[in-house]
Amino acid sequence: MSDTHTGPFIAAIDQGTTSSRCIVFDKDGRIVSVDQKEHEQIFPKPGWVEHDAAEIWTNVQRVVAGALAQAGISKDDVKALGITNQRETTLLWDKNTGQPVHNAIVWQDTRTDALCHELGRNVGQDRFRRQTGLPLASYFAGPKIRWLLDNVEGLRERAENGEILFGTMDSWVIWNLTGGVNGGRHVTDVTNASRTMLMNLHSMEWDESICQSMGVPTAVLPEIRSSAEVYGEATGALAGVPVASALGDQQAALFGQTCFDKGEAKSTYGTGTFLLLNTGHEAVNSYNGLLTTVGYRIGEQKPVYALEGSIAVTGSLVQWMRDQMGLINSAAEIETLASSVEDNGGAYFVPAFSGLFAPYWRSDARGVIAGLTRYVTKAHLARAVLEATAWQTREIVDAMQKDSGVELTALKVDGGMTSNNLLMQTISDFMDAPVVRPMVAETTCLGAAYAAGLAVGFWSDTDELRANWKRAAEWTPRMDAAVRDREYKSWLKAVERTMGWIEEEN
Ligand SMILES: Nc1ncnc2c1ncn2[C@@H]1O[C@H](COP(=O)(O)OP(=O)(O)O)[C@@H](O)[C@H]1O
Ligand SMILES: O=P(O)(O)OC[C@H](O)CO
Repeated sequence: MSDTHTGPFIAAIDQGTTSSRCIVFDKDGRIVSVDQKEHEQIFPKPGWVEHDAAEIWTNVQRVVAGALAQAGISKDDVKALGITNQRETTLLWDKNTGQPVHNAIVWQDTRTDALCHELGRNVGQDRFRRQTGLPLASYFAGPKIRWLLDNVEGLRERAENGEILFGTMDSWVIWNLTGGVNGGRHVTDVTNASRTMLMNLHSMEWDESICQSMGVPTAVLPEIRSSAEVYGEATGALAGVPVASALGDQQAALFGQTCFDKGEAKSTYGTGTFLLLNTGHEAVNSYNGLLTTVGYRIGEQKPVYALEGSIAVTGSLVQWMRDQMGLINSAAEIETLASSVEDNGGAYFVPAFSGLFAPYWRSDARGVIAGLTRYVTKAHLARAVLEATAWQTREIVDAMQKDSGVELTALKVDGGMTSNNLLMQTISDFMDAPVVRPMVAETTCLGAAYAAGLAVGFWSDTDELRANWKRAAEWTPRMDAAVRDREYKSWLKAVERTMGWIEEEN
């Protein structure tokens, strides 16, 4: 720990899609130490993605110990622990042994496509959207639970007998942290619960009729709590430290970016991209392909809702250019390559690798590069790759404006891709609004730390947190409007070409 940091501290665990990390923060919201560990991505079949939950729990314990050791502090210096996590990834485990009954099914997994179509036909899209805020899609946890209950022998009966627990990664980590088979708390928070497709968005409780339609016994479900309150005390390396927050990672980033006012938005550019707009205490229905979700709830206060635009493939397209195509040697190189040309040379790349998420929700779409001629070089493709992220952002911003009436005056950004200046400029150009990046780019962990700190009185209120937000960089639009409109039309034409590629879902 450097001399500039004085305790006490708040620690946060981010259990993400590709890795788990733990970060220790000081009172000013500055990072004191970080430890991180990747876990295996398991691909048993095309379209299937799984995680070993036991490996994840081992990694979580290691990074907590690592972050404390690096900071040179003991558990007594830590006033609270916050949890944030990859959302929707679904696990069922045995309450008596603590053993998972199957690998966790990851949010990107598409095995429940056919089931979702069936539910759409039998129950109806509208009912799910009205009651849960979500379109029927393989992305969410409910269909994944149903798949496990239908496909793991004897599981449904054990679940109905109360022997099995369900959780997204927040629940799994909290249950283990607070004692596991020896009295671990089986809880989740409203933001994670709002991604299951089983929670009623208005009552904030499990919706019995929806659970019945989904074929999920309520006996497996955790208790739904707020995002900032003490769920229990940790055991192990952090024994006695209050476990005091849980938020899905994108909601945590909204909190870490201090988007506490209605009309404030953030976009996180990582493997995928998730843009969330705070809509205050109103759950705004989407008629334009967005999700209605819970932004956060602090203790007994009224919940704050958000509209979300989720994009499945952004940073992972850059990885694909590097690993599968070999066109670049590092993710950062895409900027150098793309900057070597003036424009996209007429090429448009729509990375519908696993269908399209917002605002289309089309699982029958597949990736397309449109507009190819012999003129196009790999540099033009690199540019088209970055533009794909920027156009998808624009589409979501347009949908948000239609749904909420909010015209964004600025977009706060974070995540690994924000180190790419050309991309940030392009996003600002395509949106025709400023893009701003804060000093602390680890907004996900910071949001979980802030919520935990509020729960134990380490910070007094959200105004105090807002004062910690400091701008590091800003990009303002400088694109000619006529060029932007012409290019946008071409992008939308390319998107159309992706649709209907898969004729009948498995
Ligand atoms: N300079 C860059 N330009 C474009 N993409 C980048 C750059 N640096 C990293 N990325 C992409 O950002 C992603 C990593 O960001 P991160 O926020 O760590 O993601 P996650 O939390 O989803 O794992 C990777 O997919 C990588 O390809
Ligand atoms: O773990 P990340 O950062 O890839 O985020 C995943 C999202 O929560 C999926 O909804």
